[in-house]
Amino acid sequence: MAELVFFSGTMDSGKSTLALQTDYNYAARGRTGLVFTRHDRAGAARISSRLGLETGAREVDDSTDFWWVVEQERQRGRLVDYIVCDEAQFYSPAQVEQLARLVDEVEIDVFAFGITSDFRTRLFPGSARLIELADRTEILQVQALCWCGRRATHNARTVGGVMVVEGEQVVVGDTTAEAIVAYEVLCRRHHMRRMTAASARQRASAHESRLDLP
Ligand SMILES: Nc1ncnc2c1ncn2[C@@H]1O[C@H](COP(=O)(O)OP(=O)(O)O)[C@@H](O)[C@H]1O
Ligand SMILES: Cc1cn([C@H]2C[C@H](O)[C@@H](COP(=O)(O)O)O2)c(=O)[nH]c1=O
Repeated sequence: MAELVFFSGTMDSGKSTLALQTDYNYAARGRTGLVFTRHDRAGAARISSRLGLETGAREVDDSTDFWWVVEQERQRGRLVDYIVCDEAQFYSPAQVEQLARLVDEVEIDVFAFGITSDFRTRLFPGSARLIELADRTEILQVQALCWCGRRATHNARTVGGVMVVEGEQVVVGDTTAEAIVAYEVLCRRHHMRRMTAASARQRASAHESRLDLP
């Protein structure tokens, strides 16, 4: 039986790596797959992992109809066995429904990878629909850690080094601190207290200098 599986985790938890490995393993056994992504950091039509792997993929946009793409492949004599979808949080709910139909009606396995919630802790519409429709939702086993050492469960956005909780839902970026807009993974406690690694360090050094006062 084909399945719709949603592999989820925070940013930097190994989702793209697993997407690439999944495609590699299925292709190595002669199965025919399609690989999709949307808004990867490496640019359009790429899947990139921080482990250094990168590969070409089909870029999803608002007009992508997965049902139609699979039908076009069929007309070219290519029967699709599986679909890998990276950055699936950016897909529309309607696109997630097309994927579910492909599982049920064409017996295509769909492996979707994405973050569940945005920098405000709100579900992305695509992820919400995946959670609603998936046969299974798998939390990635590699633990991304908050600066305090707890498991990171939430994604924070920083602008100029300061954590923000308002702004556009979609801003492509990375967890490295150099960019103006960057991301950091945190545990819930520190997300709710708006405490990033930098603000925790500042707070600690302010506390130390107060102790130095006569
Ligand atoms: N230099 C490195 N050596 C070993 N593992 C690394 C290195 N850089 C990144 N990683 C691993 O890669 C993971 C991020 O993988 P990636 O597929 O890019 O994540 P995601 O798609 O979830 O954002 C990190 O959690 C870490 O485990
Ligand atoms: C939290 C959050 C993230 N994004 C963007 C930032 C990255 O480009 C991707 C996530 O990529 P990863 O492979 O999981 O690291 O999503 C965003 O646009 N809005 C957000 O709130």
